[in-house]
Amino acid sequence: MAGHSDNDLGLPTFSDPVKVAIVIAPYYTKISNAQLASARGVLDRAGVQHETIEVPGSLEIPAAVALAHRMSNFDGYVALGCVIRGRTSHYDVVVNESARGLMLLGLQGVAAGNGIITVENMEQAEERADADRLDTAGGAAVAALHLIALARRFGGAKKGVGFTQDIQLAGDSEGPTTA
Ligand SMILES: Nc1c(NC[C@H](O)[C@H](O)[C@H](O)CO)[nH]c(=O)[nH]c1=O
Ligand SMILES: CC(=O)[C@@H](O)COP(=O)(O)O
Repeated sequence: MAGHSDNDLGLPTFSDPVKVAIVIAPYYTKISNAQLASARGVLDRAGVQHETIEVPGSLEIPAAVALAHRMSNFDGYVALGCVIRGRTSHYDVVVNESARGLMLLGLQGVAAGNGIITVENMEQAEERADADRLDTAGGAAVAALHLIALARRFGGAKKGVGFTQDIQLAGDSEGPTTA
C-alpha cells in the first residue's frame, strides 16, 4: 500500500495492451531515481508498456501530459516530481498549479496519477519517494492504472463529466480530445 492508506485495491488487469507515459520532473536526482524505479516496477508488474518523458520542473508536467495526450496514443500518465518549499511563495505556485493542471486534465477524461511530492524538506521527500516507506510514486502508478481500467470499463466514455466542457483544441477536426 502506498501513502498513509490502509486500503489496497491491488493492480487491475487488462485484456488489451496498455501504454503509459511517465512524465517526470527530475528536479532532485536521488528522489526522482527512487520515484522512477517504483513507478516502473508497478507498471512492469501490471504488464503495461511504458515510456518516460522528462520536463525541467513540476510546473511543466501538466502541459507535457496535455501535449502527449493530444499528439500521441497513451492510455494514461504517471506524473512524478518533487517540490520542496523554499523562501518565497513560488512553492505555492508550483504545487497548486501542477496539481490543478493535472486535476483539470483528469476531469477531461485523462487518466493521470499524481505522484508529485510536495514537502517542507528533503527528509520528508525521501520518506515519500522510498518504495518501502510511503511510496507515493508507486501509488501514482496504481492510480493511473485504475483510471485506465475505469475508462475501459465505461467503453472510453466520450461525453463530458457534466460540469466541464471538453475543450475544442485548435486543429482538432474529430472534436475534443478524450481518453
Ligand atoms: N523549485 C522547484 C521547481 N521549480 C521549477 C518549476 O517547476 C518550473 O520548472 C519553473 O518555474 C519554470 O517554469 N520545480 C520542481 O519540480 N521542484 C522544485 O522544488
Ligand atoms: C518550490 C520552489 O520553487 C522553491 O524551491 C524555490 O525556492 P525559493 O522560494 O527560495 O526561490
